[in-house]
Amino acid sequence: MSLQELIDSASALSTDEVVTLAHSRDVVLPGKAGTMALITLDNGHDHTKPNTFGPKGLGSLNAALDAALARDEIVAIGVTGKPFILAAGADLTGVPKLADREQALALGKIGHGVLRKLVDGGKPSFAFVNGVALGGGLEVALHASYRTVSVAAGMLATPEVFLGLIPGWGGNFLLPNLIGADNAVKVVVENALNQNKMLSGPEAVKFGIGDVLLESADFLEQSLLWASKVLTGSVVVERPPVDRGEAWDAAVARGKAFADLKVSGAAPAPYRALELIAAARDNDRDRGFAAEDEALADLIMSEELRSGLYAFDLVNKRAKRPAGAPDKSLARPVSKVGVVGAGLMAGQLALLFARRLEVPVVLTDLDQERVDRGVGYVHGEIDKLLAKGRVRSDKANQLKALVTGSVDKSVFADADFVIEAVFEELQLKKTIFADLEKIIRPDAILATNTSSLSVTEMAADLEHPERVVGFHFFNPVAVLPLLEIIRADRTDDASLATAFAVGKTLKKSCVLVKDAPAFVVNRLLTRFLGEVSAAVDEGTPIPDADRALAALGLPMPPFVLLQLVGLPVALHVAETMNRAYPDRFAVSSNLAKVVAAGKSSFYVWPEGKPVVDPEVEELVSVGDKPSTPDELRNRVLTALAEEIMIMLDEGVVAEAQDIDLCLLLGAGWPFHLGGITPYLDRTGIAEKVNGSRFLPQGLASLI
Ligand SMILES: NC(=O)c1ccc[n+]([C@@H]2O[C@H](COP(=O)([O-])OP(=O)(O)OC[C@H]3O[C@@H](n4cnc5c(N)ncnc54)[C@H](O)[C@@H]3O)[C@@H](O)[C@H]2O)c1
Repeated sequence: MSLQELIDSASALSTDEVVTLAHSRDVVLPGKAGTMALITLDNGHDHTKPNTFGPKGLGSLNAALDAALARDEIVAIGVTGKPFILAAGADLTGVPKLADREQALALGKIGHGVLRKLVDGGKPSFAFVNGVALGGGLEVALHASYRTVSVAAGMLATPEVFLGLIPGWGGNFLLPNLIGADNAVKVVVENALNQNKMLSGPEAVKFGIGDVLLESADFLEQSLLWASKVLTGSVVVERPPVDRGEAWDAAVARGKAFADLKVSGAAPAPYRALELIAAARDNDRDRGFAAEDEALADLIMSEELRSGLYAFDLVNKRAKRPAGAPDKSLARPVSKVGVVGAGLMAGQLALLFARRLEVPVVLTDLDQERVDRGVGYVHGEIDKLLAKGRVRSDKANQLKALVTGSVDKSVFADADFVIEAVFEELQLKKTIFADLEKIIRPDAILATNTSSLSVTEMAADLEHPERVVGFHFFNPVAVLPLLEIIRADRTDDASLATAFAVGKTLKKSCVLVKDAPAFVVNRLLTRFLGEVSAAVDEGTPIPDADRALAALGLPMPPFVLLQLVGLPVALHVAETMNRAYPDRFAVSSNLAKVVAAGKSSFYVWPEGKPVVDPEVEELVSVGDKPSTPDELRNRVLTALAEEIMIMLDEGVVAEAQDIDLCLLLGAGWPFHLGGITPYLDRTGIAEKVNGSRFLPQGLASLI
C-alpha cells in the first residue's frame, strides 16, 4: 500500500477530528537565504488541548510537506508549534480499536513515512521546538536536519515505555545516532520509567537533542535568523561524534539493569526499546525504522498496552469525575481550615491546604513546642519551594502568613473545615471531635485522616454526625495524588460535596469509599503484606520472598515497603484488620516480635543493598515449609483477587475501576501493569478465584 493509501485507511478507522493540523506559509528568510515553507502545527484549540497526531493530522502534515517539497523556490522546510506546544505525540485514543496487527503496523509506517520526508525530501529541514515535545512530537524534531530549542520549552520526552509502548516513529534509531546510546537510554528508558521525567529546553540542548538554545521572547524570529545563517554557511553546526564502541553496549546493559530494577521483566516495552537502541548502532535507517514498526505493532496488540492505556484513561478521566460524588452545588465554601495535630501528616496537610486553598490554616497540638515545630516545618517547606523557584518570594511570604499555630482550640471557632491528624487511636479521635463540637459551628466539616479506624464510630456520639467525613491522604502528601474520601453511615450530601470540592481544589484525585476497615489501599496492602509475612513465618527466607514478589514489577519489594510504612504502623493496621476479618488477616508473630524489639526494619543497608539484620535473624522463628517463588506469587495474587471481590460485594467502592485508581495513585501500582484488576484478569487469577473477570474482556470498551 502507498503511504497515502495507508493514511486513508487509518483515517477511516480513526476518531481523530483534526483534519488540518499542519498550516504552511512562506517566510522570506533574512540575509537573502531564500524562502522557507514554515509549517505550524496547530489543532485550532488553546493550550489545554495539545496538538496530537492522529492519522488525519499526519495526513495533513504529509500534504503540507509534499506541497513544499514540490516547489523549487522553497529552499528549506521549518516546523514549529502553536504557543507553548510543538506536539504531545500520537493520538492514542484509537489504539484500542485497532483490530489486527496489520492496522497496528500501519500506524508506525505512516509516522515513519511522513516524518522521514523531512530528511529524504531533498531540502534542509528545521524544527523550531517552542514548547512541549512529547513522544511523536519530539520525533518530528529528531527527523529534521537541525533543531532550535526555546529556553522556555519544557516537557521534552519520549514517555512511551512508561505506558507500555516504544517511541515508534524513529526515536529508538535517531536518538542514539544523534546523542549517543548513553543519553538515548537515559531519555527513552530511564527517564520514562523514572516517573516519566522530562527534559527542559536547556537540558535538551545539553543532551545534544537541540543544536541551539534561543530566548523565548522572540523565539521564532531568532530561529529563522539562525536557520538563514545555517543555510548561507555563516553558522556551521558541529555535533560531538557519537561513541560507537563499548560505551554503546555499556549503555544498553545499564538500561537493562535499570529496567530490571523498575519492572523486573514484567513489562515488555523498555526491553523492546533497548533492543532497538542496541541494533541502531549497526542498522541503517530503513532497517532501524522497519524494526521499530514491528516492535510497535507487537506492543500495540499486547494486553499490556491496553492495560496501560486503561490506567492512563482512568487517571485522566475517572479520577476527574469521581463516581458517586454528590452534586457539587451542595458544597459549602471553605475560607478557614483547622488542623488538629502538628505531626508528620498534619504539617504536610497544613502546607497543602495553604498552597491550594489559599485560606488561613491554623494548627494545634498538645503543647506549644509541638505547635512551633509543626508551623516551623511548614515555613521551612515554603522556604524550600522558594529556593527551588516553585513559588515567588511575595507568594512565599503570603503562604507563611496563612499558616499559624495555637495550643488553644478556640481558634477553630470560625473554621469551616477542621481535619484531625492525631495518633491513630479511636478513643482519642472521638474525644477530640467531641471537644471540637463545643467550639466549631454546627455546619463546619469535621474530617479525619485516619488510616484504618471507623469514621462512623468516630462520629457516633456527636450532636452533628452528618458533618463527619474521612479524608485519607497518603504519605508523602505532596507526591501521592490519591485522596480516599470516606462516607460514614450518617455523613450528609452537603458535607460530602464539600469534601469533594476541597479535594478537587487540593488537586487530589478523589475516590469515594465506604466506611470499611482500612478503606481501599491500606486494606489491600495489609492483605498483601500479611500473606508475604505468613509465608516467611512458615519458612520462606525474607530475601527470597522479596525477590519472588519483585518479579511482579511492583515499585518495591514487600519488606522494603514494610520499612517505608513503618513496622509499628503496619502491625497496628494488621491488628485492626485481624479484629475485623480474623479469617483473612493474620498478625505475623515475627512482625510483632521485631516491633516489640524496637526495630525499624527487617533489613540493614550496608552499601545501599538490603541484608537481613542479624539481630532480626536471631529474633524471628521460621517454620520448615518455604514457598517457591511461584507458590508465593500465586498465594499473594489469589488473596488480592479474593479481597477485591469481597470489597466489591461489600460496596466499598462503586466499581473495580476505583480499586485500580486507588492502587495506581496511592500505592504506586505501576501504570505498565495497568491497574490491579486488569492484571488479575490477564493472568487468569481473577477467573480462577471468582469464576469471572473483574472487567469486560479486552478493556477496549472502557476507554
Ligand atoms: N504517617 C503516615 O504515613 C500516615 C498516612 C496516612 C494517614 N495517617 C494517619 O494520620 C494520623 C496522624 O499520623 P502521623 O503519622 O502524622 O502521626 P504523628 O505521630 O507524626 O503526629 C500525631 C500528632 O498528634 C498530636 N496529638 C496527639 N494528641 C493530641 C491532642 N489531643 N490534641 C492535639 N494534638 C494531639 C501529637 O502530639 C503529634 O504531634 C494518624 O491517624 C495516621 O493513621 C498517617
